[in-house]
Amino acid sequence: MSISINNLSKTFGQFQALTPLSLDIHDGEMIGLLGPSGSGKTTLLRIIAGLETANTGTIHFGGRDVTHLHVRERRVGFVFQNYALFRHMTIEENVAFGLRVMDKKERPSNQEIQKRVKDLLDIVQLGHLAKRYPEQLSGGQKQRISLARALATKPEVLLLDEPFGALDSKVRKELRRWLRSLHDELGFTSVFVTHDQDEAMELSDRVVVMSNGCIEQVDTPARLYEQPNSRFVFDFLGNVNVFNAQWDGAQHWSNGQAFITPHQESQFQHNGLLYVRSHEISLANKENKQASLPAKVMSVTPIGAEVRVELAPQGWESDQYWEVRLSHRQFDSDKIRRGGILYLVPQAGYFFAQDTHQDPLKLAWPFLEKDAVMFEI
Ligand SMILES: Nc1ncnc2c1ncn2[C@@H]1O[C@H](COP(=O)(O)OP(=O)(O)OP(=O)(O)O)[C@@H](O)[C@H]1O
Repeated sequence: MSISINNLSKTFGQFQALTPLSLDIHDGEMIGLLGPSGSGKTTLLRIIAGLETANTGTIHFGGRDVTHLHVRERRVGFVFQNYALFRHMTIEENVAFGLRVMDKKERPSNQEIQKRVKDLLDIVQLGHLAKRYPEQLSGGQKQRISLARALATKPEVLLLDEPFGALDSKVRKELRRWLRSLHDELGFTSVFVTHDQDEAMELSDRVVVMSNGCIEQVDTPARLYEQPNSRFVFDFLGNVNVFNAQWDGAQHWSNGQAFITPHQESQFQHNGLLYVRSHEISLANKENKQASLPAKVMSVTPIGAEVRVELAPQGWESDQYWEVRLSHRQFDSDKIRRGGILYLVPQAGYFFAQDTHQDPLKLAWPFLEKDAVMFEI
């Protein structure tokens, strides 16, 4: 079922929670609403569900205008974080609940309800727990039951609000994979809220990045990463290092004693901010033509498959320590030691020219091999 949202806005008293926004969700798509706390994700989800009314705008499910329809008539399934199962009902009674309270005209026969509940419990792989009560289940199992309950009425739209928020990271990961395969298998349209970027990137066909009640960007995870359209999106999707670049009128962006040589093209020859991702930087023990960014190694931390190195700029200004991520292969502990002075060499970056509202310009330094570590003894 496709969902078409047009010019939707919402105020709570004087507060504008959603500024007029539009969004088209395709049939069978899985959409992640991602943004910081208070950006309006839950409000948008609740309006799609019919649990909240918008001040302006329309919502269509397929060709059907549902803007003024009651939540029950919209036929959506919900899963919320900690969405309480009914404590006094067994698991199978919980899953059957939505079917039992249907209008008589639409309600399936008892036999059919039993079969559907059994099938759903099989799908969520918890058939063996059918006779138990919710308090006898783990958090992850409860969320799977919530999902089975939401799917019992065969909704074409499934709405999830931080569904795995309260679970530990291993269970979260498992449930994510499992939700994605269920979504693909059953073919419903899903919209879920998260403030966890990994979750959004891993699960979504497209991610809607929100801030202050606005949609900042809607794109596939790959394109969001490749072509963030604003500093907000860039900042929100992972750690970045920022170089406050002053064009010296000749060849360099400089800041104090540091410099970076951009490309020859005139579009780069302005003041602005250069954003550099942590794994798109090499470390060297000498400056070179491309850059001279001296920095002191403050910490070295192995994290899983990578080593994170934090460096404090020396002789130039930056609000934060710079972070560089290296593979263990690239990392050589003899050369990268706490307290040592090294040179940061950006391999690629995004330039936000001052005083323009253009998308950032991507640049990569072609004369260096990616991943090269340049130590000269
Ligand atoms: N019923 C309400 N009355 C007044 N203000 C509200 C109400 N519901 C939400 N808001 C405000 O609207 C803004 C958006 O809230 P919303 O819950 O949609 O944000 P969110 O992005 O889902 O945040 P979080 O990740 O913290 O859940 C917030 O500033 C919130 O305080």
